[in-house]
Amino acid sequence: MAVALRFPGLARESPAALAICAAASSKLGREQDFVCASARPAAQCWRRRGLVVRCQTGAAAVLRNEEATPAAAALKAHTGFTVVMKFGGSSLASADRMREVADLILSFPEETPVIVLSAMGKTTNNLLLAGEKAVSCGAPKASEIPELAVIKDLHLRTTDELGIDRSVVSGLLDELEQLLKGVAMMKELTHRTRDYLVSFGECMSTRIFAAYLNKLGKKARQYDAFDIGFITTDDFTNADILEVTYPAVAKRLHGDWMDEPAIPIVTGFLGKGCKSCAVTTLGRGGSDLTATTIGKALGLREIQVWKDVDGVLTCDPNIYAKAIPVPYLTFDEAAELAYFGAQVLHPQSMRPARDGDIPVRVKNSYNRHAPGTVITKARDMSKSILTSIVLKSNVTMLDIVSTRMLGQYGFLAKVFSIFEDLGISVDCVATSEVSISLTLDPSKLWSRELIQQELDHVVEELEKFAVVHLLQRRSIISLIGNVQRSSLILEKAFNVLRRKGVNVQMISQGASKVLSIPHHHCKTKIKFQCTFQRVVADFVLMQVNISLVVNDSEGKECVQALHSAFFENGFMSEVEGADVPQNGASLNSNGAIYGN
Ligand SMILES: Nc1ncnc2c1ncn2[C@@H]1O[C@H](COP(=O)(O)OP(=O)(O)O)[C@@H](O)[C@H]1O
Ligand SMILES: N[C@@H](CC(=O)OP(=O)(O)O)C(=O)O
Repeated sequence: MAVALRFPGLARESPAALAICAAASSKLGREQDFVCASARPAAQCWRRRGLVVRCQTGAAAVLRNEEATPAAAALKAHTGFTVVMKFGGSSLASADRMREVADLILSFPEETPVIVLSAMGKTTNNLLLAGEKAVSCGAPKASEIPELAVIKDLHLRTTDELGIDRSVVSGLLDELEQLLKGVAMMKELTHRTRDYLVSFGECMSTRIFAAYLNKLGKKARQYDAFDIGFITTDDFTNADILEVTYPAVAKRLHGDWMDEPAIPIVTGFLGKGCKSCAVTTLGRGGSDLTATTIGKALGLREIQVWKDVDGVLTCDPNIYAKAIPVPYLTFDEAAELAYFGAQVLHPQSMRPARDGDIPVRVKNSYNRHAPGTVITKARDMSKSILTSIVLKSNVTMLDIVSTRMLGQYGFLAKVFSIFEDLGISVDCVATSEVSISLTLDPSKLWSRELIQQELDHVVEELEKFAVVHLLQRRSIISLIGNVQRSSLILEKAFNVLRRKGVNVQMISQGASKVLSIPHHHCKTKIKFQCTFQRVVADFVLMQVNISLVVNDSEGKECVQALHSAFFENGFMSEVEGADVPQNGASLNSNGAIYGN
């Protein structure tokens, strides 16, 4: 069996390349076949756990297991990370929580993790508030902004309580204060400055945590994502990760590990703009995306996202406390949930995991033994009806009616070209030949609301050929479920809403492909991913998202009523072929509905 070696800058049969293979063989303690490939121009040397092979011509090699041989496994054991573990602000709210998280990480000695951290507690919100206040408070008052005091107090108290030197964060806190004074002087907070401002949260939490692990005797190394190859677009406040990120991050993390093993502690949420070279952020909740990006870059076994809830739930627990965990989801379902407003996951975070086919496990850092939610490419949908209910509030809806003759050619194209020109994306659409109703995606702005100026511009453009009604303060209720059961979902949902006297103002149904597998194969699916994928190929079903638009004032109550009807009142037992909710925390295989 062979191990693959890449030799950037060297011909594969060059003396230097052969020397590297020989050195690797001797390190393994026996002869080893290598598959060699050459690539781009030169680096200086190849290092692996203290073994440095300097090549006369200069070369760097990246080791990659091609076959799961014992030798390959031995190499991976030295260089390979196994999981990424991401902890959000809710898991890191205090010194006690940091201790708890450190204990949690160390309770998995068999893992070689990469750790991704968000800012502590509500630090990002406090930084944003501080920035907004700095714009209007005047330079002399900038040091007295209450949120700055809260941030200083939290971080200094945490270092004291963990027994770490204050210098780990004091320099950053001084820099933060200077920045706020600068904002106060300029009386302006650009998106670029805002990203730089919020980056202090992750920069401080990771430094504290790495110092604490080192104090415990567990070697850790702190990384600012913008320094290790997280290259993004220059869309400040909502940047997209570029492809170059994957090899760059893998190279840096592997290289450093080979130099000197230490658990990487990486800032979530942050990147570096490809043109500006300035700090960018990935949108609120973006640390999930950092974690899945690292998972894909390193080809890890699993991506773990640790939250303060028992996984992805049947609805937002803040809206309805009886929400229950969903044990299994597909990447597409999770993306749909996130996109339509379930705050639990970043909307873009499923993309790298899906591309790399790496399972994502959503776990509770406050209840580590709860099974959580496992998100994979495919799952058994055969007995699933409704998976989850999502509410997106404060949505703007537009009713657009053509002023031209019936059947006017190109009406829809014209409407959508305006949104394209203005860079605004649309969530839900319902059309007739001469009219169109749609809701606007507010997620590209920090405030999660389209600013009035932008809206006025849209209406102005549309009014050139249509009558436009702008309807604000609407909510979208999204019902994510099995497309094969969409009539049943609709019948039940409309019954519930009719009984509540709620008038649905718009309905839109979208479906996307989900790989599904026959029930009897489910139990093996996590362990035997390859077999699983062969099995599923024949069973392609679709998942549906039914979106209902109601008034904001009705949104929460509707979700509560729908949740009761679908998940609590024995509805499932009345439906032939559906899994019946169980009492007790059972993990049924369809993942859509289960008892607690
Ligand atoms: N469907 C849902 N399932 C689970 N949590 C949800 C859901 N919808 C909204 N939430 C909220 O998401 C929160 C977790 O996400 P977030 O605050 O981003 O966590 P973290 O800061 O740990 O990354 C939960 O505390 C919960 O209030
Ligand atoms: N700190 C950032 C990024 C993030 O991902 O946070 P969290 O994991 O706590 O949602 C935010 O609040 O948006």
